[in-house]
Amino acid sequence: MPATATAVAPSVELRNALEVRNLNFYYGKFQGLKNVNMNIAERKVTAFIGPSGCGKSTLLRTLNRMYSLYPGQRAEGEINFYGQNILDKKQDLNLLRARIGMVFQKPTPFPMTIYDNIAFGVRLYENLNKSDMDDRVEWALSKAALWGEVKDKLGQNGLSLSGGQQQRLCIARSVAVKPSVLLLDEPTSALDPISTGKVEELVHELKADYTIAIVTHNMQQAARCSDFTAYMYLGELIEFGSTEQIFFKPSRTETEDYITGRFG
Ligand SMILES: Nc1ncnc2c1ncn2[C@@H]1O[C@H](COP(=O)(O)OP(=O)(O)OP(=O)(O)O)[C@@H](O)[C@H]1O
Repeated sequence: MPATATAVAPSVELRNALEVRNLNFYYGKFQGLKNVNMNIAERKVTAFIGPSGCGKSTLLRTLNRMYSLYPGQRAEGEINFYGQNILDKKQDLNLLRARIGMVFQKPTPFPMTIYDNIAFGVRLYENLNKSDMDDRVEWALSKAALWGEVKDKLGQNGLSLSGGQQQRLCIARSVAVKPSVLLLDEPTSALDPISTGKVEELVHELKADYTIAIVTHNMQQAARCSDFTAYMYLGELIEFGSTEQIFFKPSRTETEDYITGRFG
């Protein structure tokens, strides 16, 4: 049974950065999301979990219109970002993606210096002098807990870093343009346990300033990192609530079966 259209609010006391209303998503004729309704609370971490192909990445990619890069993909409904419907045709997509940044599964540094990996995006939106840009680069790398490791090699190619460092560089790159929301699509699936731990710590620290939505296959990760968890199945949002409630007192048997590993 699908989640009802009204089961959307984690808590009435929180401010919502994003409000998803009656969202349907199509890859051509295939419907990838079915009437999804949810709120993404400001300065909290919201995790999307569910079996492979349930629509987690699809939902994440609607939140900054990443799908608009691909012909034949379309969304219907509303996604209100502080009250403004980002599905509106008039939405400026470059501006939207600066305000709602995204980090992908595979680390994707640009083939340029560590410094320029950060400065590149900033230059698109702001005209900073050298000293202010230096400060911004240091600030973003510090936010991503990478500054100490790279401060003496900012002129080195970003691709020369380890996988875990590259992923933190990508997080720094997103943070550098001062977004309000960060979307993380399985950000640690290509990383070793130590780098995974660092990224998880980072997520915890970043939520002081940013709203975070994270797709993860790793249930322990969702339990460790998130405040709210959404369980999805076959394009539907089956259950959404506080992470504690979803993991310890799920109200749907489908959620419980998935959490306890009985799924399938
Ligand atoms: N470009 C595409 N064209 C057509 N169908 C797609 C496309 N991308 C995804 N889908 C389909 O949409 C559904 C949801 O896919 P999505 O990638 O969002 O799932 P997911 O939950 O993130 O899966 P995974 O955990 O395996 O990454 C799947 O049935 C998938 O086959």
